[in-house]
Amino acid sequence: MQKLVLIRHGESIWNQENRFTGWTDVDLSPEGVEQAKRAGQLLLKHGYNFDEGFTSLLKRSIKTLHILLEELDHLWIPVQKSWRLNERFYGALQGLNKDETIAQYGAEQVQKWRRDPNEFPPAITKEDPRYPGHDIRYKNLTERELPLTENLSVTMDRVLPFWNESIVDAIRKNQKVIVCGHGNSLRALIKYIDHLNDEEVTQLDLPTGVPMVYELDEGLNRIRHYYL
Ligand SMILES: O=C(O)[C@@H](CO)OP(=O)(O)O
Repeated sequence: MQKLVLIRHGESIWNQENRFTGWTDVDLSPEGVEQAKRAGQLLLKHGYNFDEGFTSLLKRSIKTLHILLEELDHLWIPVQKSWRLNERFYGALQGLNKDETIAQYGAEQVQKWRRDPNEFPPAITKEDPRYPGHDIRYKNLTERELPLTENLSVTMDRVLPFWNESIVDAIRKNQKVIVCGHGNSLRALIKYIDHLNDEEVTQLDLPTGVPMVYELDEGLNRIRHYYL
């Protein structure tokens, strides 16, 4: 049996301000920093340690993992960062307040943009300052990989190669792994690991900064999962 820990980053400033975030590189809020510390303390209390960490290219996740590993005195472990674990790219909604967007477009449409795995939020153009092609951290991505908008299905398509190639590889080498990601990149991963259908994944919402333990069998099928 292998244990895998998944954790969504601590609360960000835009979580607090109730804004669509996506790939915007927003920092943790003071509460988010505390959540990351508490997560580390909880893992310590339960005797967890890790050989390898994985996270996105966004500072709210990078910092959460760093703070948590600091609590475990495990800052020395290798951490792989990949754009494939980034939050879902929220297109033209990035930066907008969620309540104001509901007032403008209606609750039903906004809920579809947020949770329907096949609904694309409105796209940006390549001229938009939010286009990741303007950001040097994404300079090695091909034009096809640079998103203008993403739904959960498309997010899943770019998360899974990283899961299958890098994370699974580490688990198979008996490494104890922690993955710090985002609400929707983790929902995509959990949809895959737990074989959730579109309806089931709609109901899934992850809290910020709470470690979720997956116990996996030899074939990396889920035995059980629980929040610490
Ligand atoms: O804004 C976002 O990027 C995400 C996560 O905070 O929001 P939602 O819950 O709407 O997917």
